[in-house]
Amino acid sequence: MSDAALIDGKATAEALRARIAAAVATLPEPPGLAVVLVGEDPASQVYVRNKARQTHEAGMRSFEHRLPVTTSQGELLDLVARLNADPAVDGILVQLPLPSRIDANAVIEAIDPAKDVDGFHPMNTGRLAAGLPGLVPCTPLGCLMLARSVRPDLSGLEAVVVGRSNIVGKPMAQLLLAESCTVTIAHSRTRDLAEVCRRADILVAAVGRPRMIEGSWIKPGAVVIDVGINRVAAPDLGEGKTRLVGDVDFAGARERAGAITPVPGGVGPMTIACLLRNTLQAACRRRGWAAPDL
Ligand SMILES: Nc1nc(=O)c2c([nH]1)NC[C@@H]1CN(c3ccc(C(=O)N[C@@H](CCC(=O)O)C(=O)O)cc3)C=[N+]21
Repeated sequence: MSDAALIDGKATAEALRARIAAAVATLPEPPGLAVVLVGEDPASQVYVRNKARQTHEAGMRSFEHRLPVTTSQGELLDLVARLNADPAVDGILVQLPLPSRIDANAVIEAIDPAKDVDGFHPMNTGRLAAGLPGLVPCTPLGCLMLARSVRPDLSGLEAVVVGRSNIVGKPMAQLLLAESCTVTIAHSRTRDLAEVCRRADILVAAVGRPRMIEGSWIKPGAVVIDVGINRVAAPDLGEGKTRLVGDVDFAGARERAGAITPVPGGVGPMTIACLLRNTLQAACRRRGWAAPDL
């Protein structure tokens, strides 16, 4: 079989951001996104910086709150309460993971569900499960858009999601179910994971283990969406060098898949574009503006 088509997440995200910017330009006021970062994890800092830049490029306001790693749960909850009450703030994102002293669930539940652009509040996860409109987590939403870019009708297909996190695996399964897929959620304890993956017309890998999904596990012609962003040593590039790899063995999978997302340049850029999409959606809902069709 010939090599799989590459699903270009970077270009798809750029096109989505351009549509968002065009819609924002028609609004009476710019939507605002508040991002809260506790501590100084270098990867988180890169991500937060990219997000702020793309927020500005889309014509929105960005409010960055960098708090020291010593911040208490009470201080963080106070900040969330101020952002909930701030009319210029349409979206609130508290960067995860939080220091272990802080109860992340308590922080997520403190965010106004109408401003929860991560879609992690139980009100939004519940609405997603019930098929009601709400804010949908950015990474699974981006994955769905990428899958539909090569396979617009997913109805009746076998979908396998590897990983059961609240952030990706569970909401991904809900979105695929809403597309009328037959959905299996697999995870690290699944018996014969290879066999389960071989059933998948749509395979979403979100386990956070570098190259865990082998090429021979891919059904010929399948659509493979790789959520993993793992930094691994790359001695071939030189001593001490690293590179980003996904949860899928890309070279092996590419020989069998019909279409596959690369890492980097796949799901990652779509996550940020969907965050901007959710911020625009939250702003329109809160302020009574007509929601643009993106
Ligand atoms: N409340 C919360 N919401 C999040 O959405 C959230 C979070 N916390 N904590 C951290 C993770 C991570 N995350 C990424 C988004 C985009 C890229 C991305 O664009 N990556 C580029 C590569 C960037 C590089 O070169 O390092 C790519 O895949 O092409 C990466 C990681 C969102 N997260």
